[in-house]
Amino acid sequence: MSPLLTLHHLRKSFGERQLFDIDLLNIAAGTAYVLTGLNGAGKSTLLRVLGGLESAEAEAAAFAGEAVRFSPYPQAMRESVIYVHQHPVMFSTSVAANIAYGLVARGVPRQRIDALVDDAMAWAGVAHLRDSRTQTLSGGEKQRIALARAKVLQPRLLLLDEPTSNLDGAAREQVLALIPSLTASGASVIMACHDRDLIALRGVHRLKLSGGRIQVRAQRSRVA
Ligand SMILES: Nc1ncnc2c1ncn2[C@@H]1O[C@H](COP(=O)(O)OP(=O)(O)OP(=O)(O)O)[C@@H](O)[C@H]1O
Repeated sequence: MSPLLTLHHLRKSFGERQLFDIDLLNIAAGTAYVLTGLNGAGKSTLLRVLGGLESAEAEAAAFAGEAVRFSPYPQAMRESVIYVHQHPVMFSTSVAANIAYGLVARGVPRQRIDALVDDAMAWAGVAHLRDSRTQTLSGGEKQRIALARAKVLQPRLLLLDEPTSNLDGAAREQVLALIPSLTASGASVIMACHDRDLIALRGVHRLKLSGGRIQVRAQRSRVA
C-alpha cells in the first residue's frame, strides 16, 4: 500500500495542556482505519487537525508522495481531505442541493453536477429523498447524505467523526456498508469511534489514541 499521509511528531496543545504528541502517523492510500480512545482522548481534535480545521505542529509531513509543510495547512490537502461531522449540518434546501453544494462551489458545470449527484445519491441509497427538505430527515439519512456530499468531491482522505454513534440497527448497518466502497474507489478513511462501539469491518486498521500517543493495533478480521 502506498503512503497517502505521513506525519512525524504531530503535536497539539490547548494553552499549557498538550493533548497529543504523535511520533509517527502513517495513513496508507485506499485504506480504512478506526481511531478509538476514551472520552476526551483527543480523537475529534486529531481528525480536525488532519482536516485543517484546527492548527497543529508537525516536524515533517508528506502527502501523496510530496513533502509538505503542515502548518499552515497545505493547499495540496485542502481539496483532497474532507471532514464529516458527527451531526452533519444541512442547508434547508433539497437533499440534491445539499449534495451538489461543494461541486457548485468548485465551479463544476451544471450537467456534470446533475450526473455526479445522481450517482452519489444512488450510492448512498438516498435517491428517493432527492427533493426532500433536510429538516425532516432521520439521523441515519443525514449521515448517508453527508457521506454522499463528501464522496462526490472525490476526496483522497475522508475523516468521519463518530459516524454511527447516534445510530442503531439498520441505520448503523447502512452507514457502515458504504465504507468498503469508499476505500475500493481509492480513498482512505479514518473513523473516530469509542472502544465500545468498535467498528468491525474486514480489513480495517485500528489506531488507538491514549495518553497523547497512537498505538497501532492488529486488524479486525470480522465482517460487519
Ligand atoms: N478548542 C478547545 N480549547 C480547549 N480545549 C479543547 C478544545 N477542543 C477540545 N478541547 C479539549 O481537548 C480534549 C479532547 O477533546 P476531543 O473532543 O478531541 O476528544 P474526543 O476523544 O473526541 O472525546 P469524545 O470521545 O468525548 O468525543 C478534551 O479535554 C476537550 O475538552
